[in-house]
Amino acid sequence: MSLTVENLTKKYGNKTVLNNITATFKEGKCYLLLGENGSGKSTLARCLSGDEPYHEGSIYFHENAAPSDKPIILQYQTFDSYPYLKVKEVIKLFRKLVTKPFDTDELEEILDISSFANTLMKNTSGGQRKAVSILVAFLLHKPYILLDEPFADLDLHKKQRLAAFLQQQVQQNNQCLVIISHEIAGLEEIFDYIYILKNGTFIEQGSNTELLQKYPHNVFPGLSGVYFEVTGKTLKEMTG
Ligand SMILES: Nc1ncnc2c1ncn2[C@@H]1O[C@H](COP(=O)(O)OP(=O)(O)OP(=O)(O)O)[C@@H](O)[C@H]1O
Repeated sequence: MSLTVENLTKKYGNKTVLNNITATFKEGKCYLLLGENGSGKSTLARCLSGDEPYHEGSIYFHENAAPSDKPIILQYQTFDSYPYLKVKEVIKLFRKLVTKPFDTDELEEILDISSFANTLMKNTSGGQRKAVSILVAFLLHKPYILLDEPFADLDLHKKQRLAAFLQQQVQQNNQCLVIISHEIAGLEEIFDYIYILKNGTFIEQGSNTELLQKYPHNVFPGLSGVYFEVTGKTLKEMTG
């Protein structure tokens, strides 16, 4: 199965935020969306997940055996639902929704869920809410998972463990991950294909190897250097 986006255009009022986007996302692959603040990454993710209408173009799944069962889930940057449930109750609730629950022990440990499992959702920190939203995205066991800045709020060791976990998911379960992240130093080998967005348009794309070959004389190592050469900005600057 693959997810195809063809000539997608999305506007807010008169402002075009996605302009003629074409892309393919295949199962068993991990994609990285890079772009500065406001370039349209989250809007694209919301269009892909079906949470946002768009104006022109099309988004469709190939070989979707059960079209009524939405095969994609977006982990939002924030998770503001169920304020009066404890974290462990929210997880239990979502676990009940799936017939074949996904074993989340490893992910719970990486995200340190046990340390705030008894906290009411309304009292959790931004980082803790994000951890719950990542866990929920995996619990539902969809073939396509969109993650918005999953590495933020984690220390380097946890980032590396989460990256290894994500890579394992892609390979073992043949899932497709689309990750919005600027915190990619040391994690780059998990990404099969990279799209760089600017003002709602892809200004560069390719596999890690292709991009490193195309932009070999970098000031910074790896994809950070590619991003700098393509955009003139560092990945840190893109966070504003
Ligand atoms: N609901 C909305 N109504 C109006 N404009 C919006 C809305 N959501 C996003 N925008 C605008 O669309 C553009 C793209 O925003 P988007 O959040 O997709 O960018 P982004 O690349 O994800 O940015 P960031 O890295 O800051 O999260 C921005 O100019 C933003 O102001």
